[in-house]
Amino acid sequence: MKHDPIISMRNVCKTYISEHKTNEVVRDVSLDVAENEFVVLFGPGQCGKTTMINLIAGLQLPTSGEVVVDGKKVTAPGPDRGVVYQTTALFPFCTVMGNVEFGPKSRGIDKKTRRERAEYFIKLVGLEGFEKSFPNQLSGGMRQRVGIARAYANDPKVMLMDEPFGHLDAQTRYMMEAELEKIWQKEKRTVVFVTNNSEEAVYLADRIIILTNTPTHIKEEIKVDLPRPRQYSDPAFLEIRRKIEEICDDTL
Ligand SMILES: Nc1ncnc2c1ncn2[C@@H]1O[C@H](COP(=O)(O)OP(=O)(O)OP(=O)(O)O)[C@@H](O)[C@H]1O
Repeated sequence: MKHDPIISMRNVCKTYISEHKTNEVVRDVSLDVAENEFVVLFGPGQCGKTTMINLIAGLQLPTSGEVVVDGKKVTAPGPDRGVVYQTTALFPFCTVMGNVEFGPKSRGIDKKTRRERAEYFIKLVGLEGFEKSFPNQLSGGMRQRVGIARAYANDPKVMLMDEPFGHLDAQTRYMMEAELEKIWQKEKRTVVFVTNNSEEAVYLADRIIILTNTPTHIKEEIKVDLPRPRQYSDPAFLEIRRKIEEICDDTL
């Protein structure tokens, strides 16, 4: 049985227009993402990856074409799409619990339900015991965990992750990649994840979408069929990385 895609970008173009100039960033991107698929957007710096995430999030609207999520045309942000950024803007005066509960609370979910949900996700991201901590008491990796828990607590259909580990040191980054994979295995969700790190892309993705420089479009797609959890030094893993780099060399 064939299922409808949960995310569908149809001939999406985005040109930023300001008083002084126009900047065509996305050119005719069509992309379908299946339910529970983990898709990585991979491309050179400033190619328009964040713009693609923002178009799915509804923070930007296409100049032409359309984005459809779960059968509905995207016209604004919504709780069906959780977003995690490179630096997660947590509420500094709220505890970890307060941050994770915020979304469900603002949507009127009753206290008992939202507390249980928040506790579950705080535990899932490995922050049990830190419920009462404030963001400035946490490391960068821990803050990103809160960001992930907060996004999950809203029970979104889709998780949009824009280089969430881009600011972390290499060691923490490896740890977070493994943690995210475990969380995703447990709490399956459709994920669109941005990175410009080929190792991270191959570790996490079911499918890697390789983007060109601006105006960006899809250069090529690579399916990653390796069993999980993946091994960074596995020859098959390294071969996929090599292939990505070869394709990108050609792009630049
Ligand atoms: N709101 C905006 N208004 C005008 N131009 C924008 C806006 N957002 C992004 N741009 C431009 O679009 C281009 C692509 O930016 P974008 O942040 O989408 O790329 P990126 O691939 O995510 O970059 P990075 O590799 O730095 O994360 C850049 O030239 C940027 O200046």
